[in-house]
Amino acid sequence: MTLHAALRVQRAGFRLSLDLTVEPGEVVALLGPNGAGKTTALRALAGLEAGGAISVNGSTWDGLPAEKRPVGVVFQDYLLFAHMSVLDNVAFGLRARGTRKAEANAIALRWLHQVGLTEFARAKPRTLSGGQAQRVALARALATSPQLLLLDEPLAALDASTRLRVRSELGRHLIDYPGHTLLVTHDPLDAMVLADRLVILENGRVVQQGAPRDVVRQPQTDYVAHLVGLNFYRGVADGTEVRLDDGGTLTIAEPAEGPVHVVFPPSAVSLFPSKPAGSPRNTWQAVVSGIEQHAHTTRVDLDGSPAVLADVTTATVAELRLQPGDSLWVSLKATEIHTYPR
Ligand SMILES: Nc1ncnc2c1ncn2[C@@H]1O[C@H](COP(=O)(O)OP(=O)(O)OP(=O)(O)O)[C@@H](O)[C@H]1O
Repeated sequence: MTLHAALRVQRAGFRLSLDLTVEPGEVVALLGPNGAGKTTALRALAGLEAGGAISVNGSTWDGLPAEKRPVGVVFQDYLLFAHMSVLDNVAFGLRARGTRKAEANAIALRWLHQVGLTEFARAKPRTLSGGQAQRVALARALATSPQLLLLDEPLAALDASTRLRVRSELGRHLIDYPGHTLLVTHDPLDAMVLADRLVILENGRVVQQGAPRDVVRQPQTDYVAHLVGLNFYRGVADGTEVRLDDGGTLTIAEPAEGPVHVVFPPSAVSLFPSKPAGSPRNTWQAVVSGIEQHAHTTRVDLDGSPAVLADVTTATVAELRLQPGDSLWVSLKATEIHTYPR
């Protein structure tokens, strides 16, 4: 029961051309920068936008209006009906498909039980917390037993701590769901945790896809490298030297030949006030262009040849008294650098 979708949407200045396959039980995350076409793809799958040729097991959804498609959608802001009770919200899709009230309510109650919200059945959505609203939206989407579950930034409306909990709950529900799931998200962590496969969309086209661990290890574009938090360059290798396309040369430990991608984590980069002496490392001079505090480290953005991101400890920041405009020495062990052909 593989789902095949050929999505083609043409707009002024934008064209979506996306072929997707999703296996039963598989969760595919669609990731991409603003304007890449993620929402357009989701809308075409849901039947809210023309341009989607979709088939499951040979039977096509062409011409099926949105309300007739076997699709459940969880929208970013959940779009619960404010005037209806939580139970009626969950029963809504079933009622719209002609299920009788008693049966629709019984199914909806089972779903509310499933998401742990039985006692909220009679409540109005405005009395729910963000995490609870998300669970109601998920129950509503799944109550009709859809073949395809579409999740549009399902955790974006939640604060950080709720998000952590709801993400793992959602993961458990997705494991139980036998249908096809497409998750649209900006958040690499949501994608890594929830998806079996990532499809990266840029400018309406797929630029990379694969299992999360493969995408993380071998990003193919700047966007993907940035997403997974790696330094990323293109270059040409000649043995243990890589000449980078945008300037600079790096020494690597494993010899390579020809055009390569070069990656290393910001944590592999060390910063010094003066040139570190007598080590087999890569060293070059760079100027601090930005400093950003993360949870346990400080990310330093440096202009140089090459430009580089470095994660350093708070102690280092204090010791070096880091300020934008400071000139520093960057040091990087050859063994920390990973290359792969492009
Ligand atoms: N209703 C519309 N009419 C015309 N152009 C639109 C419409 N909606 C989106 N676009 C354009 O289509 C392209 C794809 O937009 P889309 O919203 O699908 O991207 P996205 O990947 O979901 O972006 P974001 O992450 O910002 O939500 C963009 O160039 C956008 O400006």
